[in-house]
Amino acid sequence: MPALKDPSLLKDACLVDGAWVQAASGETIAVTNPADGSVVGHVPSLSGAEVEALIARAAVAQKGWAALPAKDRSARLRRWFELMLANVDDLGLIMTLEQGKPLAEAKGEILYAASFIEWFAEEAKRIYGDTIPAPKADQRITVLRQPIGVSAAITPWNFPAAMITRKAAPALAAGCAMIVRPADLTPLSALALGELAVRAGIPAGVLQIVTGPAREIGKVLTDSDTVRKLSFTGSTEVGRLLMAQCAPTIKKISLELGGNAPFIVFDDADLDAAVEGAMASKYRNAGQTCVCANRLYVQAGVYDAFAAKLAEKVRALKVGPGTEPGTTIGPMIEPKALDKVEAHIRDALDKGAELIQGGRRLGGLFFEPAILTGVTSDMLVAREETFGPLAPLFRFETEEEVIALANDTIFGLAAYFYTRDHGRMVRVSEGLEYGMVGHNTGLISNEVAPFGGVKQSGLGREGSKYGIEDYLELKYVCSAI
Ligand SMILES: NC(=O)C1=CN([C@@H]2O[C@H](COP(=O)(O)OP(=O)(O)OC[C@H]3O[C@@H](n4cnc5c(N)ncnc54)[C@H](OP(=O)(O)O)[C@@H]3O)[C@@H](O)[C@H]2O)C=CC1
Ligand SMILES: O=C(O)[C@H](O)CS(=O)(=O)O
Repeated sequence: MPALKDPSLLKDACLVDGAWVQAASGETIAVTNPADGSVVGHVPSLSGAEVEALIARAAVAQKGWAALPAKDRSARLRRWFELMLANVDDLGLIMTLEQGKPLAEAKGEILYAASFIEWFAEEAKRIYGDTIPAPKADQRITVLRQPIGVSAAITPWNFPAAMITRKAAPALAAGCAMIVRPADLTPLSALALGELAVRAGIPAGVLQIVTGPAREIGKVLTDSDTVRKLSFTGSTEVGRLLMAQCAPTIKKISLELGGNAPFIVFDDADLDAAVEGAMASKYRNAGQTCVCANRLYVQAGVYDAFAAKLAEKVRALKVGPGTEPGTTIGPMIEPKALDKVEAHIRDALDKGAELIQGGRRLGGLFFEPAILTGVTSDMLVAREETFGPLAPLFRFETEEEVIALANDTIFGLAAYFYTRDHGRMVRVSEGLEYGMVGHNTGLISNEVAPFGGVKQSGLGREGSKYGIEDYLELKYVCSAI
């Protein structure tokens, strides 16, 4: 395995109440490298009972954390941000080894993940309340915004650092405690972030990171009345389940779920820019991204030219281990991910589409980036999130037609369109039923804008000035004077 500058960042224990602990059972989970199947490390498999016990610790720690001046919380978060930057090489390598993405992408994610901590370190000092003119002369009305208390996060494997900090940073900035349960496939990035949080002075019990059986731990977190907030990123199917599990305790929830992003190219688009945007949106993280283009709609007048230009760019992609210089497409995360891409290709071909580029298994978890043309709405790829390096091209004639096609899905996370016509920009950005819209760009993710979806792509927003709201409660105080 490539060498870490600081091997102590590769953790084999869970962060519980400020200590690094093993499971009482001694059970562990192996973490493997999707590039070659080698074992990168092992993490504990905590039981539900062990997680139950640490929830109580979180409740105690949260009170002390919330009692600190906001400036103190801010300074510790800032230190955490600085430590992430100082350790970007090791954090990126750990991510590539456990998730597979190219090292440059992994380091990019570390910087993206760190930006949420930087952002909410600042927001921590600006959690303002209100005074409201009272209806009576002998009354005074104030509104406080207070931390909701103990929060929990269940996070996916595709962005093993950013999905942690996009939840933990606003939670801690608000004065909450947070318990993070990362995906079994990619826990090492989360645990390394935990180590840096300890070094930054985040007190024991404020941030806890647990690994172990998803269903069992998830049930403990959702059933707990002490856990007042759950934030989840992952499939819509699991999001529905967790939402139902949170109902009995009336928990506040944030859900960032599946997507089915349309990527629309109009006749008047800058075609080269549209191709660049499609490459960035579609093939980032080998397409294993909830906001990546899932359906590419190209207006008839430029369809053939766009397809040819895109195919030329896709042919230039280099598939290989993320640690190899020049790799631009790493391995998929697990076998079922390749099965899904293949199933979408096979279904489309059976229904009349044409495979003009790629589409082959390359051994192990490597898959050749692919392009389909002649795709129609009756194909699986139109209705399901592929979550892989497959670009299905749909042809359309009119603006009204493509907006209707784009909106014909239960999802509503991200959408993209390319036009140089101002009126069309206004009509299309307003007509698309999505939480986030990219106009003449394929990359929309950053810490300053509200990230989230509508319809069955989720609830709530992460990042931006809005992202802290989900970790706060409003309290109205009416004083008789
Ligand atoms: N919005 C997004 O960013 C993401 C969307 N997805 C979508 O979901 C599809 C499937 O991906 P997958 O990784 O299986 O996503 P899942 O939704 O299955 O997993 C996401 C997280 O939830 C955990 N989890 C799964 N089931 C439960 C449960 N019953 N209770 C508590 N936690 C649970 C997983 O744990 P563990 O993995 O350890 O089992 C993981 O940590 C993808 O193809 C994609 O369409 C997936 C990832 C991210
Ligand atoms: O869940 C995801 O796929 C991420 O949110 C994508 S992004 O934030 O890196 O765009």
